[in-house]
Formats: sequence, C-alpha cells, structure tokens
Amino acid sequence: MTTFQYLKGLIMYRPFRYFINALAWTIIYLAPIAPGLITKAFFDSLTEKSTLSIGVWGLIALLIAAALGRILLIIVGFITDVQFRFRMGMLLRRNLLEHVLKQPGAQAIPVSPGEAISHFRDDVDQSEEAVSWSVDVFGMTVFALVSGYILIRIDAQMTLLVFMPIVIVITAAQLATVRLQKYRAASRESTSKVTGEISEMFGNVQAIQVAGAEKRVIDRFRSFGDSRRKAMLKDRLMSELLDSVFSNSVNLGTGLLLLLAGTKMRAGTFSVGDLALFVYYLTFVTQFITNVGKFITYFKQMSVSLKRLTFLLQGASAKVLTMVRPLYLKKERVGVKTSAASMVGKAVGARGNDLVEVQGQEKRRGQKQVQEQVRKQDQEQEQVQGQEQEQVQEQEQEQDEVQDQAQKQDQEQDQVQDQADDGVIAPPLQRLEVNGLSYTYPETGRGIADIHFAMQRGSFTVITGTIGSGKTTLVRSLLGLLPKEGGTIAWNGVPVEDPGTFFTPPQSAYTAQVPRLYSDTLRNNVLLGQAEQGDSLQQALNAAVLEYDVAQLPGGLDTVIGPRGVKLSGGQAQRTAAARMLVRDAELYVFDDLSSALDVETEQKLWERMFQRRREATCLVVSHRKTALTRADHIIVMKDGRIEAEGTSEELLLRSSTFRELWYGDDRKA
Ligand SMILES: Nc1ncnc2c1ncn2[C@@H]1O[C@H](COP(=O)(O)OP(=O)(O)OP(=O)(O)O)[C@@H](O)[C@H]1O
Repeated sequence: MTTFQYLKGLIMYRPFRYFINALAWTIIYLAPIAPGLITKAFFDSLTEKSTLSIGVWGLIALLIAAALGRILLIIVGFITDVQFRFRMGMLLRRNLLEHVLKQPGAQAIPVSPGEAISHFRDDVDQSEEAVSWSVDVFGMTVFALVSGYILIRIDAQMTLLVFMPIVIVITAAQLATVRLQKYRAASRESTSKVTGEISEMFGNVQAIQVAGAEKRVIDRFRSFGDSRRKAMLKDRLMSELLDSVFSNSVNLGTGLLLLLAGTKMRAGTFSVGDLALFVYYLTFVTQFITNVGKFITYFKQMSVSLKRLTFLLQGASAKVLTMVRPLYLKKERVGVKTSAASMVGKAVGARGNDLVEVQGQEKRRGQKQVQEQVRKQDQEQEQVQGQEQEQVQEQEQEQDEVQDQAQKQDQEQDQVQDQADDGVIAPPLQRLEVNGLSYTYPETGRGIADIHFAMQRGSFTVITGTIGSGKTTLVRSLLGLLPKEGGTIAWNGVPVEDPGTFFTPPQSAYTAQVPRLYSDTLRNNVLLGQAEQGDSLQQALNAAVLEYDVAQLPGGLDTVIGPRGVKLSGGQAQRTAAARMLVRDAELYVFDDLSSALDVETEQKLWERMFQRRREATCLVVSHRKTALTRADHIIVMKDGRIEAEGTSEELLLRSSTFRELWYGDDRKA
C-alpha cells in the first residue's frame, strides 16, 4: 500500500466528516481575504484613492468583527477536526488491536510489548496528523489562489518579485526534509527501544535481582537513553531550523516589498492601500507555503509510520489498517455466549452445517422413499380387492409410525442446525484426532514434524520427552497458539478450521508452562472477568489444591498478588493458573508441565481432585513425573520434534530407552 492510498483509506473512513472539516477550514483560511480588502480601502481613502469613509474607529470595529468571526470559525473548525481525526485514530488502533488479538497467541506481536505500545501511540498519532494537515493544505491552497488572483490584478510584476524568492527559499528548505525524515525515523526507533526496555525491566524485576544484573541492566538502559537523546536532538534541531527558515520568510518578503514598493509608489503605479494589502496577505501566503511544506513533511513521516504499522501486521496486507469497521471490537448478541464462543461455534459450525445438511438431505431422501413406498402400497391395496380390512389398517398404522419418526428426526436435526447457526458451542468431545501436525520456528528451524495421535473422551494422555524435544510446541500448535504448517485436527471427526479461536472455553482450557498473572487480586486472577457462579470458584481452588494457600494469604482471595504474581511462590502461581483453567467448564484440559513447580504429593492431590470433580474430563498433560505417567491411558514420547514411541508406561518401559531414562531420572530426582 502506498502512503497516498493509506491517506485516502483513512479519509474514506468518514468522508462526510472529512468534507465538513475541509469546508470549515477552507472558510477559516479564506476569512482574511475580507479584512485585507477593507484595510486596502481604508488606506486608499487616506490618499483619496477610495471613497471608503468609515473612519479609524469604523475600520477598527470592522477588523475586530472579522477577527471575532474568524475565532468563532476556528472553534467550529477544531470541533470538526476533533470529530474526524480521533475517529480515524481509533479506527487504526481498533484494527491493529483486532489483528493482534487474532494472531496465534505465541506470536501475537513481532516486537516487545513496549515497542508495540509505541507503534500504537506514536505511529497512529503521526498518521492522524498527516490526514488532519491535508485539510489545511486544501483550505490554504484555495486562499492562495484567491489572494494570488487579487494581488496579480493589482500588480503582477510585484507579486512575482515578492513571492518567487519566498517560494524558492522555502522549497530549498523543503528539500532538507529528506534528512528530517531520516532523523525522525531514528528518533522513533530509539523511543521504541527505550519504551521496550522499560517494560522488559519492570516485567523482569525478580530475574534481574536474582542475577545481580541491576547495574548492567541500568547501563544498558542508559545507553538506550543516550542514543535517544542524540537522535531526538538531531530531529528537533532540524525541525526548528526548518521552522525558522519558514517563519523568517515573512520578514524577507516584507523587506523585498518595501524596497520595490518605494519606486513604484513614487511613480504612482502602486497605492498605499496596495502596499497594505500586500503586507497583509504576505503573512498568510508565507504561512501557506510553510504549511504545504509541513504537510509534505508529515506525509513523509506518515510513510515511516505506515511501514512500522505494517511490520506489526506480520505479513498481513496493510489494507487491514484502514478497513471500515464499527469502533468496537465485539458485538455481543443477546442470548448467545461471548464472541469467542460464537467464533468457536462458527469454526465447527461451518463444517457442522455441512454435515447436518448432508445428513438432512439423506433423511429427506429417505423420507421421500418411504412416502413413495406408501403410495405404491396404496395402489397395490386398491388393486387387490377383497383383502382383509384388518391387514390394510395395520399397514396404514405402520406407515404413520414411519412418517412420525422421520418427522421427529427432522425436527431434531433442525434444532442442531439452529444451534450451529447461532454459533453457540461445539458438540461434546468424543474423539480428538491429530494427523501430521507440524510447525517449524523460522528462527531456529526446530519444532515438531508429522505428529499423529488420538484421544478419546475421558482419557488422560501424557506428552513426555527430553528437554527441547517439542512438547510445548506440540501443545501450542494444537491449540492454535502457533500457526500449524501442516496437518489436521479433528473434533469428533469434524476438521477444526481455526484452532486459535476453537480451542477456548467451553471447548478447551489451557495452563501454560509459565503462568501469566496480573497485578490484581487472586480472585480476579482466577476469574479473569468471569462472573462468580455459586461455589464454582471454591471448587476450582480446591481442585487446584490452593485452598490452604488462600487461607494463609493476609487478604485471602482479595490479596493483590503483585506484577506477574511476584507475591506468590512458583507453585502457588502455577496452581493459580490451574484454578483459572478449572473454574471454566471445558471438554478438554491441557496442562503444560504443571508439575515443574509442584511437589509430588500436591500434584497427586491435584489429579485426584480433578478426576473427582470431572469424571469425563479429557486431559492432555505435558509431564515427566511418574504421578502423571502412571495415571496415563496413553503416553507420547517426544524426541527431536517427532514422536519416538507411544503406549502405556508398562509398554514403554520395555520398548523405549528415552522413556526409561525419563522414568528412572525422575526416581533419581525424587
Ligand atoms: N520461540 C522459539 N523460537 C525458536 N525456537 C524455539 C522457540 N521455542 C522453542 N524453540 C525450539 O524448538 C524446540 C522445541 O522446543 P519446545 O519448547 O517445544 O521443547 P520442550 O520439549 O517443551 O522443552 P522443555 O522440556 O524445556 O519445556 C527446541 O529445540 C527449542 O530450542
């Protein structure tokens, strides 16, 4: 997308508001035409060249009225500007945010969160600025044309001699904006780095302290700060330099005007009123040239912003940025679950509808056959006279029953179809099948390849393997947190089109290896906005073996656990994440190495309680612990991104050396 297309896309978001804004500012810029002409007439009246007889006070009153009128217009102009530009900024941020949220969770943004914030803030502002200035340029061009026409009619030679040098000076200064653009890009980049570093530091306070790296981290931060200072200085210096050239052009013009006007006035070809008008318009015309320059600069900076925003889209078309959408992310539908759930429904729904439709057609075909048969039988019955009445009645009854049954089945299917159309939930899990799943990290070329496995309802499957063998990658690719490169995932035989939106509650819930907690109360960290229903929270805490810990906390469930849950132990943090998962009803629970911060006894309790609570829960668990392995119906052993062996623990102890190492390694650790 070119910068011009981007600008146009933003304008076309609210073309009417843009038009109103342009109209308001064109009137504002045209407003000085009248006071200029009044001033000219007044001065000419002093030398008896004009018949205007309003006197000094009359002139002052007229000029004040014109100024007040312009102020009023400017207020209106600000209102129209704000109405347009903030909507445009919101659209950009909204589209960006929606795109980021739709990305696989593990790859949502290609930069640090701090840098992403800087893109959201500065680059959107920059784009707003450029579009807003385009309005000014339009208004001022109209002013320049009208005033130019008036001045040329008075004295074409004078107009040319005064304004040409100004145009040349300003154009030369404009050329220097290429450098300004370079400096601006560098200052943006350095600001992003500083913002990113701040968020990294705040996010990793513990790690920095544990490593005794405070000084090194601060030194690094200081070096980023220094680079930023230098880049900002160059940027500001260049901006101010150009500004001063632009603003001093008026003085240059006035000087030229005085030099040239003297001779012409002596010759009687240039009146005092003409001089007053030239001086009066000079400021505005110079402002026009300056502002056109500014707009060109903003336009160039906008191209830098467009590049940076497009980078955030990670390969998606830049058109995403200006797509016309309502300014909110979700549209809640009354009576339907959250949009995530509705997306889920649609993911399966698309296929589900096909299935229902095919089945429906078969049923209807079946029904027609039955009816056909009935008709035939009727004819036969009419032909065979004298047959016993009883037999006929029996047959009719049977036909009615068959028809009733077919009708009932049709009604049931209609119901299923309605549900799928509403996008509520996918059907309960009976079987999950993964075939040929693969993903490679572009940075390392590592990942997983050709993963096949299946899980039945209520089963407990453990993924185990050596460090870095691809366990987490497998889970993340399955759940759509990484974009799978190949393979299929089927829920009850129906392919899952978009795992990222499908594998969310109520289909599945997930606890990551490194839990993400927020600086909020424990309660809010578990519920994450979900309404507290009955004793569901207590049950989840109990299932996650967290009830004792909660009782020990000073504020219980209302204890604020600090940024990233720093006030909790590693095990408490993981169990909080597990409680967050368990408080949500799900068909499939996925745990990524929950045991890494739990002792054997606590882990044992956790599995026991989990199964007491949900007998039918299907679990996919990454673990190397015997507690989990002995409970498993099926174990998948990963090595170098592939499944090396699978089976029960007894089978694997006989067959897999990797598994034996993991099994006895666990003994050695215990
Ligand atoms: N974000 C990433 N970028 C590039 N390569 C990665 C990334 N994450 C993991 N890898 C690589 O992919 C391979 C599989 O990693 P993965 O985290 O899935 O292993 P794992 O079995 O879960 O390891 P662990 O037991 O340490 O949790 C490893 O070789 C790792 O170096």
